[in-house]
This record gives sequence, C-alpha cells and structure tokens, in this order.
Amino acid sequence: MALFPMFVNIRGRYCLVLGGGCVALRKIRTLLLAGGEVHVCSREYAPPLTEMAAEGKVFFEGADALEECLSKAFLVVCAASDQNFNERIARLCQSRRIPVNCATSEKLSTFIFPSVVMSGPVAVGICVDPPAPSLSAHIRREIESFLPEWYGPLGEELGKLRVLLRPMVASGECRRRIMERLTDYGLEHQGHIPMTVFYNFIEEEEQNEDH
Ligand SMILES: C[C@@]1(CC(=O)O)c2cc3[nH]c(cc4nc(cc5[nH]c(cc(n2)[C@H]1CCC(=O)O)[C@@](C)(CC(=O)O)[C@@H]5CCC(=O)O)C(CC(=O)O)=C4CCC(=O)O)c(CCC(=O)O)c3CC(=O)O
Ligand SMILES: NC(=O)C1=CN([C@@H]2O[C@H](COP(=O)(O)OP(=O)(O)OC[C@H]3O[C@@H](n4cnc5c(N)ncnc54)[C@H](O)[C@@H]3O)[C@@H](O)[C@H]2O)C=CC1
Repeated sequence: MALFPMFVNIRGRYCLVLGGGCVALRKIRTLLLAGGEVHVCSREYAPPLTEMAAEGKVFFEGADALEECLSKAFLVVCAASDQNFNERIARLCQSRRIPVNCATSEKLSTFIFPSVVMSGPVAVGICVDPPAPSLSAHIRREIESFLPEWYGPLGEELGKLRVLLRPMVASGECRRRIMERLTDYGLEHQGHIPMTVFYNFIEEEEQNEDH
C-alpha cells in the first residue's frame, strides 16, 4: 500500500543529518531547498559539504555533541555508511519519538525520503513502497520535464492574491470561483496576473452573486 504523503514545514527547523557522503549530500540539498537548518555529524565530509559549511549553509557537529544535537532535532536523517551506527541512532530517535529517516533501513524509518520536485512554492513528493528508488527518480524526471518553469511564480502570485482576497470577499463560494478564474487566467498567460484582472474578477463575481 502507498504511504501517506505528509508535507512538513521544516523552515528554520533543526534537521540533523548523520553521514557526510553522497547520500547525505543529496538529502541535505533537498532539506535546504525546503528551508531546513541543517546540522551534519560525520567522520568525514565530501568536498561539496565542506564548501557549504564554509559558506554557512550547513553546520558541522562533532561526535561528542551528538546527544545535544538529538535533543534539539526536529527530524533526523541517518545516512552514514556504518549500518550499525545508523540503526542505533534510528532506534534512539524512535524511542524518543523524533521523526527519523534511515537510509539503510526502511523498517527503522518513521518517514521515507521522497524523490522531490520543487519549483518555488510548488512541491511534489514521489515515493514507491515497497521501495523502488530508481522508479521514483524516473517519475521525478518525467514530472520535471512537463512542469513549466513559470508554475513556481504563478503559485507565488496566486498564493498572495488568495491572502488579499480573503478579507475582501465574504462568500467562500464566490472566493472559490474567483480563485478558479485567476488560476485559468494565470495558466493562459504563463503566470502573470495584472491587478486590474484581479479587481475585475471580484467585481464580476460579486455581481453574479447578487443576481
Ligand atoms: C527506502 C529508501 C529509504 C530512504 O532513504 O528514505 C531508500 C533506500 C535505499 N536506496 C538504495 C539505493 C538507491 N537509492 C537511490 C536514489 C534515491 N533513493 C531515495 C529514497 C529511498 N531510498 C527510500 C525509498 C523511496 C522510494 O522508493 O520511493 C530517493 C528517492 C530520495 C533521496 O534519497 O534523495 C533517491 C532518488 C532521488 C532522485 O533522483 O530523485 C539510487 C539511485 C541513485 O543513487 O541514483 C540507488 C541505487 C539504485 C537502487 O538500488 O535502486 C538502497 C540500497 C543501498 C545499497 O545497495 O547499499 C537503499 C537501502 C535499502 O533498500 O535497504
Ligand atoms: N537511502 C538511499 O537513498 C541510499 C542509501 N544508500 C546507503 O547509504 C549509505 C551511505 O552511502 P554513501 O553516502 O554513498 O556512502 P559514502 O561512503 O560516500 O559516505 C558515508 C559517510 O558516512 C560517514 N560515516 C561512516 N561511519 C560513520 C560513523 N560511525 N559515524 C559518523 N559518520 C560515519 C563517512 O565518514 C562518510 O562521510 C550506504 O551504506 C548505502 O548502502 C545508498 C544509496 C542510496
């Protein structure tokens, strides 16, 4: 059976990653795209990670700080190549109810790390269960190839207009129709929605409502 795709807000939240190799790096990049504050604890670090730490994008932690890191962690990713180490920490997280992803054991993971497409405010997560990561990656590439770049800016624009609209129009049904028209307009015009169009739609839909 498929897993439940929960979308978690990790912005500014303490994400602890164990391991500093290729797998850790890939997962760290995804966590950073979603705004996570990434702390990494490993024996050695791949060169791109050392660069990222020098630029202040991630924070390295010594092994002696592990206990303290765990006490701060919002989520943990165990991605070291030492399977016993990953599993020991994953069990510890489970017992403390810290969400944990273990790259070497699906059974010890409370969440699976999905294949991710992110374009501005749009996030798509793909997961196949039982795991078939190469299929997840293939589906990700397919989605990327048909998702226009301007969906990101369109999503941002619609998100802002939706917040503006809420206090302006009392009827939920009317707001739904306006949002639907704005979405269609944005799709037809590759993302750009002038404010005059926004105000016109409000006026027209409020008039329809009155009749
Ligand atoms: C269960 C899961 C646990 C978790 O990490 O959450 C897991 C587990 C394992 N993966 C393994 C191998 C590979 N994983 C990848 C790639 C990805 N793996 C990812 C997720 C997951 N991998 C979770 C399941 C998600 C799902 O199925 O939907 C992705 C989607 C997300 C990410 O990691 O960023 C990312 C693609 C990102 C993208 O491109 O979009 C590749 C391909 C490559 O590297 O190019 C290979 C080599 C080919 C192969 O084996 O298929 C091994 C064996 C290790 C060994 O043999 O030593 C294990 C361990 C095991 O199965 O026990
Ligand atoms: N879930 C997934 O997406 C995938 C998982 N894997 C598994 O993930 C593991 C890691 O793979 P890679 O990053 O390619 O390996 P790698 O060899 O490039 O990196 C391993 C990292 O773990 C660190 N490490 C090892 N033992 C440690 C310990 N006891 N304490 C702290 N740090 C330790 C090393 O210093 C190194 O930075 C492998 O065991 C592999 O089987 C592999 C492919 C995909």
